[in-house]
Amino acid sequence: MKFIVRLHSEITIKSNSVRKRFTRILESNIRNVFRPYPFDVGVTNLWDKLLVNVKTDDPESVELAAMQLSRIPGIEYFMQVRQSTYTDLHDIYEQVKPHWQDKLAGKTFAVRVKRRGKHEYTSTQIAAYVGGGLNQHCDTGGVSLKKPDVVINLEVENDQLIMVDKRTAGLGGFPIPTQGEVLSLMSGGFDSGVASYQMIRRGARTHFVFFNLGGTEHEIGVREVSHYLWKQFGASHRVKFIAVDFAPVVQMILEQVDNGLMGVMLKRMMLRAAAIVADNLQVDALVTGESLGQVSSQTLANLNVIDQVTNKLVLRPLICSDKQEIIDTAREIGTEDFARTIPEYCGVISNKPTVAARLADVEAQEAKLDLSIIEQVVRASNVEDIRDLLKETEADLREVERVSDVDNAVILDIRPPVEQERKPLQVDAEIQLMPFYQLGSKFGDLPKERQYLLYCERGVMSKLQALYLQEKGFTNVAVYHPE
Ligand SMILES: Nc1ncnc2c1ncn2[C@@H]1O[C@H](COP(=O)(O)OP(=O)(O)OP(=O)(O)O)[C@@H](O)[C@H]1O
Repeated sequence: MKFIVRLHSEITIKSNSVRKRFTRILESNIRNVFRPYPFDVGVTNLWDKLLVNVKTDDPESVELAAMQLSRIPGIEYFMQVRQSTYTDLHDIYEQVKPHWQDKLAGKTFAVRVKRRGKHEYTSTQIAAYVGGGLNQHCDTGGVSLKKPDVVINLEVENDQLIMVDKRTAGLGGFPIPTQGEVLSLMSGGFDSGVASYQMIRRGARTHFVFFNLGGTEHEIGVREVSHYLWKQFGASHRVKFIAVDFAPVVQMILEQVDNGLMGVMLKRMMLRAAAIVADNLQVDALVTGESLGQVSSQTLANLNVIDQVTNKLVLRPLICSDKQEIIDTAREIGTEDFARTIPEYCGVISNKPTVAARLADVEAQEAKLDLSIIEQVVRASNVEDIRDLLKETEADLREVERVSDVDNAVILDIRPPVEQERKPLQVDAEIQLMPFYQLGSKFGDLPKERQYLLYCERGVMSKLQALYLQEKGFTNVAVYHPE
């Protein structure tokens, strides 16, 4: 199956040399993204478009390929096409007819043609010839140019006929990493996930840093959502994930800082630490999910005080977004469920947080603190390759029992609903759907006398969650691992 990929319009208006470079990068990104797939994918650079040849006709694989293309930054739209050579107008009609006649039964239709190259006929003449022929020889509801039920899109380029089966919108933005590298401060909530996505989409290679304030479950959630974002939208490039144990910093703030300033102080510490991590990675900018006025720490006065700790550029892609817009985007990109269920650790919450911190007050309090602790916690952190994020956690979890024989147990399919629908689990056993983010609130309601086997695609998330439930005292849980 072939796809014609059109570059995002902002790329096409660039100078020839920039456009050439961006197109080459997009070409290589598409190759990289498809590398792990079980089918071959060829990419040909045709200057104003890319031809992506997915070498399989298996409908599920073709659908998967289309879904993947819709998530690669830098693409305006792509078309699933059939490409052939033709001899004359009548030949075009002859090729179009068998493909479309069944779909036209009783329907009004229009033929739309784009033409490139030298021909004896205009695009309108091609459309009229093909449309007229179909109308005469097929059982249609007639031609309707204004509001047709069916649109037949054709492209004629020199001696090539391209029949468009389906046109799909791309992500827009720029190919990674044409816009450099950034380090995103990930808390796992709605905002930082959406802010990271926006940077990836705009073409920045986006690394992740997480400050663990004291909750293992929080860290598991942030690892999962960071890995998800990378896999979905940024998988053409390796990036790093850094989890910093921030418990000592939190303790210092709780013990030594005035209640009202704790929030601002914590953010200053995070920016300081993030700037060191960014220097180590040779990354120029930090990204946060802050939005003006959303919470008390996010006033102009406070953001200004927070930013004074670093001369690194701090980007806030969501600064003018409304919360609902952010949640809607999170839903579109698939991070909403992660964000809703991530157990946040709220150790540093002031009773009466200040909305207008004064730099002098904050600096006076900070003068009493031992700021070398920031360097210490960063030094103690691990820089992980995002591809290994779930693997490494897997290594830690060997002690969870893996079962292939279901017996009388219930299999809990904990994959996200989209995956459950796309590839329903086929096992001769009792299966219950419970996406992983519902386990915390719903597992306890299940009948205690039954044994539960958690199932996910790679067996990593199921292990993490099984361990988490076992830690909570549930002994009737293991991992389902089909042979
Ligand atoms: N534990 C953390 N680790 C890394 N970054 C963090 C952490 N907590 C907050 N941040 C960063 O600071 C930003 C503002 O966080 P804050 O908790 O004030 O607001 P929020 O609206 O809850 O953000 P979010 O929805 O992203 O959790 C976050 O978007 C994120 O970029």
